[in-house]
Amino acid sequence: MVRIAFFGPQGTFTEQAARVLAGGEELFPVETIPAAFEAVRSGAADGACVPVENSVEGPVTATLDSAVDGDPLVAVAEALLPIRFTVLVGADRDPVADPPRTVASHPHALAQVRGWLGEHLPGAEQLVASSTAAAAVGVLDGEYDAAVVAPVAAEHYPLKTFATDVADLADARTRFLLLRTPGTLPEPTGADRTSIVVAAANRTGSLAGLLTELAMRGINLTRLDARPVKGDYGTYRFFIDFEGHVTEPRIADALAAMRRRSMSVRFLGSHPRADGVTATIEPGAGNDDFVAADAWVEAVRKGELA
Ligand SMILES: O=C(O)C(=O)C[C@]1(C(=O)O)C=C[C@@H](O)C=C1
Repeated sequence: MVRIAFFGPQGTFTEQAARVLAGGEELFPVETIPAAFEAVRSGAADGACVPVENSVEGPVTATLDSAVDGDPLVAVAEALLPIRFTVLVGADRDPVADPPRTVASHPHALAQVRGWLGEHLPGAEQLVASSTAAAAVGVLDGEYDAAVVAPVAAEHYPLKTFATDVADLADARTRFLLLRTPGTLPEPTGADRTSIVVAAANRTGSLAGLLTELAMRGINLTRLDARPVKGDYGTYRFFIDFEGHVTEPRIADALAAMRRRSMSVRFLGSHPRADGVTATIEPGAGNDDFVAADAWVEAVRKGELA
């Protein structure tokens, strides 16, 4: 039986994403994002579902760091979920007569409801939990008075709903990845995303040079994040996402050029985009153009063309 680990416990947004991404595979929760990676690396799971970025709070740094520490894993699929929260309190609490004094959640969740908490629970101390669902467990255990959770958590835990549809920004979304060990790549669809992490030399123009390789080939960048290299103050790795699939000649050409320009590149996957946005192809930068240009060089080498 194929088993997929997800960042849990039960009732996280990540579990919802895993249900979208895992076609009937058995799901099991793990407590942390590094544990989800480790489950695949150790062979305890065949895949893992983790959050990677949120449209309000940005990158999920535990996911980025786990992608570089340890054996390579690749993303084979992604899901994009709209994010709106439910606030839960203990089953016996009357939240109007006895307002919560503490409210807990994942840091990304707290950041997305800062305004709402300031208005509706101004006196409550905000505490960080390992995930939204872990905050619900904390309310059950008497550790916190309230939890900011995914709507499905209300079905998993015997708690009282204090508020629903909570979000400071109506259009908030989080993107999630399904990770596996490197192997068969998903087929290209024309609406794909490729992800790499690059260690660029600490030299003038080295990052600009890498990005220029994409720009020169008309490849649209979709994300750029920097993370510090641990234990080496002032040096960074760059997480670069762009449109296209590694099996396309134009993408392969760009990857090879970036490989030449950097100290190291780790391929993090090519997979269909959840939003279905098709790749922009600039004039002269299509796959056919690359193939035709290579054929022309080959003909010149053979003396068939002047
Ligand atoms: O705690 C959860 O429910 C998660 O799945 C994590 C996470 C995140 O990392 O951003 C996912 C979606 C929401 O943006 C809030 C928290």
